[in-house]
Amino acid sequence: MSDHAVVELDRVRFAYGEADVLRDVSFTVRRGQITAIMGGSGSGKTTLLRLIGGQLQASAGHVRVDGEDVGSLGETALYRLRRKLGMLFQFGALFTDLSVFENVAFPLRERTGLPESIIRDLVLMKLQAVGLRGAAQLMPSELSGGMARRVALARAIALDPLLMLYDEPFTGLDPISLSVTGKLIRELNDALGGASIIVTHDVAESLAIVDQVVFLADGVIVAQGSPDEVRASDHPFVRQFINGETDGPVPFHKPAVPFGVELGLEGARG
Ligand SMILES: Nc1ncnc2c1ncn2[C@@H]1O[C@H](COP(=O)(O)OP(=O)(O)OP(=O)(O)O)[C@@H](O)[C@H]1O
Repeated sequence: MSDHAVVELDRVRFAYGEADVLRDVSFTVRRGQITAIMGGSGSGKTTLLRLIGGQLQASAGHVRVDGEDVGSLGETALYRLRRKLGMLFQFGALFTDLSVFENVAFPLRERTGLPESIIRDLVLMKLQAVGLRGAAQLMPSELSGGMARRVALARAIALDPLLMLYDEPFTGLDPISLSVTGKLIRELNDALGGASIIVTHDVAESLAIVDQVVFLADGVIVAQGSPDEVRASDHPFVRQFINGETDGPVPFHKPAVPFGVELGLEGARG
């Protein structure tokens, strides 16, 4: 069913302490879709991923993944649900003492009882999908940053996740690796038949590959829709973000005491 909801957030609220970090957040991610979560620093993007992965629980509302209410699951059920998730984090480092092949084989050995011959075929298939079958015997120290990211991607999809979660997948990549990674995320999403969520600051790259954008500012959704709809948004936060303006509702300068006072100049005058 093409419109099957893989992730559903229903009026989600979350607070670490007193102050709400997320308020009334609702959106749906369907099979086949890639959703980008964008917003300034501290707007609640990573918190949202942690709620979906079950590392945090909503203070109110519901987070459903593959139809299950993540917040109400016991440990065993949560573990089972997490097996359907693949995660690629910015600094999701490879095991430096294992070859590329062994890195990708790791989750298969850890989580399945598959015989070695099948593990080998699956690893080579995943490496082929990211264009690095020829690098199977290399060590991580022999890879460029872009290649290492692709191996981490092959490892993240080793168990054919229903939902891929990416936290800043483009950070630190040169322009070519960046566009290769973007295309791969799209291709793998379509090949796996599940869904993906990307937390990202990279506007151009992500708008080019995603189906839906959820734009957060201060813990609330201020724009949501297709890349074209978000591009057309007249919300000042969104305009500043999309046009890459240094100043706008999000100030370039973090509020501080006046510079003269901090340097002791104005204090000396008084
Ligand atoms: N463990 C924590 N305890 C208390 N407050 C936290 C904790 N983690 C995050 N916060 C606060 O919650 C808010 C949202 O944080 P979050 O990391 O989700 O933002 P973000 O949008 O991912 O930011 P960035 O783009 O900088 O990574 C921030 O104000 C942050 O200071």
